[in-house]
Amino acid sequence: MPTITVKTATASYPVVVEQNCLQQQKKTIEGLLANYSHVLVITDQHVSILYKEVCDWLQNSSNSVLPFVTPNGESAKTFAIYEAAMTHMISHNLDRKSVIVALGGGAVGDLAGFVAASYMRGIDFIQLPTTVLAHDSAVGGKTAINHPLAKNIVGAFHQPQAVYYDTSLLASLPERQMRSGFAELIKHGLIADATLLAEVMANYQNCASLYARDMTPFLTKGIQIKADIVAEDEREQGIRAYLNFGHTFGHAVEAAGDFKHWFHGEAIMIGMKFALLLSQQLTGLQFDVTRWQHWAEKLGYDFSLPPTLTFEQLYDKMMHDKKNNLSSDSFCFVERGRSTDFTSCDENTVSRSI
Ligand SMILES: NC(=O)c1ccc[n+]([C@@H]2O[C@H](COP(=O)([O-])OP(=O)(O)OC[C@H]3O[C@@H](n4cnc5c(N)ncnc54)[C@H](O)[C@@H]3O)[C@@H](O)[C@H]2O)c1
Ligand SMILES: O=C(O)C(=O)C[C@@H](O)[C@H](O)[C@H](O)COP(=O)(O)O
Ligand SMILES: [Zn+2]
Repeated sequence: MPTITVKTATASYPVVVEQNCLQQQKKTIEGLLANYSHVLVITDQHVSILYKEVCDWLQNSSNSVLPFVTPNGESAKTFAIYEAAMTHMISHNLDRKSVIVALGGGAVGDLAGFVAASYMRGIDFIQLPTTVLAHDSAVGGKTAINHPLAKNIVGAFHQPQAVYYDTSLLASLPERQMRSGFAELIKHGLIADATLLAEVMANYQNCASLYARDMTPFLTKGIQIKADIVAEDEREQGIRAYLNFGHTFGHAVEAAGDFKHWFHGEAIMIGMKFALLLSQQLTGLQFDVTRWQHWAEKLGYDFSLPPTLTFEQLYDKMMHDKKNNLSSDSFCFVERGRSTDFTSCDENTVSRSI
């Protein structure tokens, strides 16, 4: 079974990535769950219907299994849903020997992980990712919910006990979700592996190819890139910021759309274009952004922003980014046609992590 081991300062855990791995690892997962007093399965409405058989299996896998079904998408990552999950756990007497199983995409995983990180100051959790995007979100231990003013602003680093990524579940993803998740794979190529980026660009030339070609080998490479970075810098004191490539601008775009207009990966593609152009200006990066954008547009990515959205609005949102160090004067951005005003920053670091 293809397994990547994530080893950080605080944890070591397997990430099993394979088509049908939930079926193949059934006994192992049941054995794992049997170690706990209670199991809380957090999933969203879509997944609970689409993958009812997985939910039923989990429900019967062990004693004392409780479901908790969230709204779909970003609406799961709210204070209200976080509180509802806590209420559910307290009223069903979940104790410190309980485990949370996150069955779903990044939104479910981020919420479930944060609930696990904070319930009784921390209980175990296991990730069963179901989206392309979750090859990124299920690994590395970043967990969070949103505040209306800022994305992922309330959260914790809390590593899962294990990740079982059944890539056969990806076939049911709608086109926009497929594309959104694929953006994080493109990111992994851009930040760490030019060969992976070239392979991805050669193998996926239109939207249909996202379904036609098994993504498992590419997603596995993306996960390995993430695992290596997280192993070196679990709490984003340095190089983990590379995994945030495109996210300063991208999160601002997401927030500007009230977390509804753009999916995460759609906004991150826009953010990565911004970061690439900025890197060209600041560091002389040699990269053909136009060719990359044309390729991405063939897959259906849309880089346009509404004319009503001003740079000032995005700038305000970028001020909330967790990577900011507002005590220094190194926080500046460039916009099309605007002057570059990087007086005292480390250009390489800033442009790589925006
Ligand atoms: N923690 C991290 O390191 C990290 C990394 C990247 C992104 N994220 C976060 O992840 C979130 C986005 O995750 P996402 O794109 O997976 O979104 P998501 O969890 O909202 O899922 C997207 C949609 O797809 C549906 N869905 C899930 N699995 C499906 C399947 N197999 N078939 C059909 N539909 C399915 C869901 O019901 C939902 O409507 C964002 O909040 C982002 O901030 C976190
Ligand atoms: O794991 C990381 O580190 C990442 O930055 C991965 C990102 O794809 C992800 O969207 C993450 O949640 C963003 O982190 P944040 O710290 O900017 O909220
Ligand atoms: Zn991301």
